[in-house]
Amino acid sequence: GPYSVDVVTIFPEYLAPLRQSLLGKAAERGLVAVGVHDLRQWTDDVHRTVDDAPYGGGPGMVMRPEPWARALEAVRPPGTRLVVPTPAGRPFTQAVAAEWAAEPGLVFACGRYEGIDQRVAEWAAASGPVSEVSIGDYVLAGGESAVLVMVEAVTRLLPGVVGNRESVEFDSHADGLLEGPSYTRPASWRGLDVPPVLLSGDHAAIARWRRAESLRRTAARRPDLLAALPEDALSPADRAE
Ligand SMILES: OB(O)c1ccc2cc[nH]c2c1
Repeated sequence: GPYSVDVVTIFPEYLAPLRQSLLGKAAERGLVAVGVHDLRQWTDDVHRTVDDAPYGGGPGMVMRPEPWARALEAVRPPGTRLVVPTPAGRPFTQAVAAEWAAEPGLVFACGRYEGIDQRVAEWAAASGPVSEVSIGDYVLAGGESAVLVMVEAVTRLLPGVVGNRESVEFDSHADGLLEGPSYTRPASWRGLDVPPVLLSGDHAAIARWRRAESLRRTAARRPDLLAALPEDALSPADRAE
């Protein structure tokens, strides 16, 4: 059946892009089922309160646990991974996206304010895996943008969502390296020429050149990725670059 994506948030309108374009079409084709849910639906007071002052003091407010528990009990299919975006999370990477794309679906809990009472993640672990993840070392005002990023990264890996399968397999980070430069017509543009090897028709030379460019760019921009590669990832030819 379709890959299920459910998002609980106090700003449901922020997730409207999930209905557009690539994801919209995938949903129409029954590949993905997207549900966006307003957390306030599960509040218990006339003011529909979702936040309260932090125990121990400190600035800002914390999201109350009870509305979250009610929302997740209503929305989360048993065993489905709960993803909680947070700057304090483990890094969300292409490898994580690939893992999640192989599961039946995801439920996202979008925090706002200073975040969600920690006991929600603790309590939710009884009903399935819980992943507190960060999409990068910067702080947003809430989890909604992070959810848009993660849903895009995961759903484009689902079979049938992206037309050209190869374009997915040769992405940056797919082999642990950055993709090198791409070019298209014209061959000479404003005094700048496309590297001649790419026009040579020598596919072995083109593959070698592309690999070398990928390694060069990774070493220059993301030496951390190079250092993280497994021993056998680089061939003797690679090391000769
Ligand atoms: O930067 B983030 O990934 C992020 C995620 C969730 C919340 C909730 C309040 N600020 C947030 C920031």
